[in-house]
Amino acid sequence: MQHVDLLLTNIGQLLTMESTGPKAGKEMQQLEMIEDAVLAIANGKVAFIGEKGSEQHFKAKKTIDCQSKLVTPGLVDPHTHVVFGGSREHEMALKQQGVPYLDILKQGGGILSTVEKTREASEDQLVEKARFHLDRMLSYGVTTAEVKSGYGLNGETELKQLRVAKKLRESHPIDLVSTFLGAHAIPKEHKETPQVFLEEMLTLLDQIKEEQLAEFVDIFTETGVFTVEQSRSYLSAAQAKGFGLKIHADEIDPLGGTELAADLKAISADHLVGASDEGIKKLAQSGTIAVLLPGTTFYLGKDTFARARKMMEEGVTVALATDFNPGSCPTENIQLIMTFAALKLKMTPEEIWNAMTVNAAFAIGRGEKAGQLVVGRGADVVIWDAPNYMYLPYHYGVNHVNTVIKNGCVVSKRRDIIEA
Ligand SMILES: O=C(O)CC1=NCN=C1
Ligand SMILES: [Zn+2]
Repeated sequence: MQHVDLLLTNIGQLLTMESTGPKAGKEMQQLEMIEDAVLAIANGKVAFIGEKGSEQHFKAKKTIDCQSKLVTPGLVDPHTHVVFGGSREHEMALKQQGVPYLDILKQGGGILSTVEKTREASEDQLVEKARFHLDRMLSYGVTTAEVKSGYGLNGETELKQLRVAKKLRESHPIDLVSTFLGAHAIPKEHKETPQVFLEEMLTLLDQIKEEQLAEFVDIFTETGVFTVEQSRSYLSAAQAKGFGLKIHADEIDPLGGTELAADLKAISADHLVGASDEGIKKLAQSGTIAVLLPGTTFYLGKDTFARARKMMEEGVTVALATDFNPGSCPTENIQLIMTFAALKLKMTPEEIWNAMTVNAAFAIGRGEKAGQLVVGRGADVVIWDAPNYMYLPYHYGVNHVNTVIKNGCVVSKRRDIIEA
């Protein structure tokens, strides 16, 4: 009889997502799944995965009868801007009038209005606000996530944001991976001197490395922000200092950020709405992961979405993320992104689950630690109020989480109706 801490029995479908590496192209059609399964957890790790009936070999401190529900690895959100001050609901009217995102930015709104609020906010205020959003992400089933800076656009505030992320990394149940996005927009004070601004951001890298404030460096390669050539030299300098690379690429205008990401072997290229055929081919060759953000395309009111099917046909590894941020995608609801991926990116449920677990984990350098349920790995598990894995993209706009387990501990449970 093996003693364990937690035993999950009567699991209808258990998605283990077991994989030795990211799933590229057609490999994304495969799901590692066990029907009528049992999962045992001891000392925060997965101790056993097996068929119904094997529960008799275990003595557990706590047993959860999963009532034939779906059980999966905790979700991974590989692209968020979750540390920020203020909000941008006032821009909704401009969006409704059809004012383009880049015009709002050019008029000093958008990212720059969040910069003002983030510069004003104290570190403690930013910690509390981000903690609120992270708690909500956890309640939606996210157990690992990336968090970017990028609302400071000066040394003091960029470091403040990254220190906020580090405090949350050390205190919040969600495992966080930090990215320095100082090159997110050109601040008003550098409107005429963008190159000077980029050089100023690069001077922060030594301190960011020394204080272990970020593993990746990202840039917004976009019309009216940074050119491909500016981005190439900026990212090459960051790469030379040992940072992994990410790019906000071809989100609105097809400048060729996709090709640049592949040329530099960035770990991921994100957005890719305007990615060219050539860029998509290069992603497949370089192994750069395509992180697609259909929630942003929807929220910006665009009709053209990233060509996920073309990418997978060409052998690209595709991941999905919320892009949670106060302007272009103000939602923590990663389950809603599953529905956008199904209806707008035409991804199948199998592809979606690979994109939200194993591939998303590899897109932030956590492929060996997150996104899979494997004996010996940390037990980050979600029990869903759903009969099977196809159900989540299908039944949209609600939270299907029943229970979230992080490193073997129950950290979030469905809110039961409080008796009147
Ligand atoms: O608008 C924002 O705050 C976030 C964003 N960065 C690049 N695209 C969207
Ligand atoms: Zn983003």
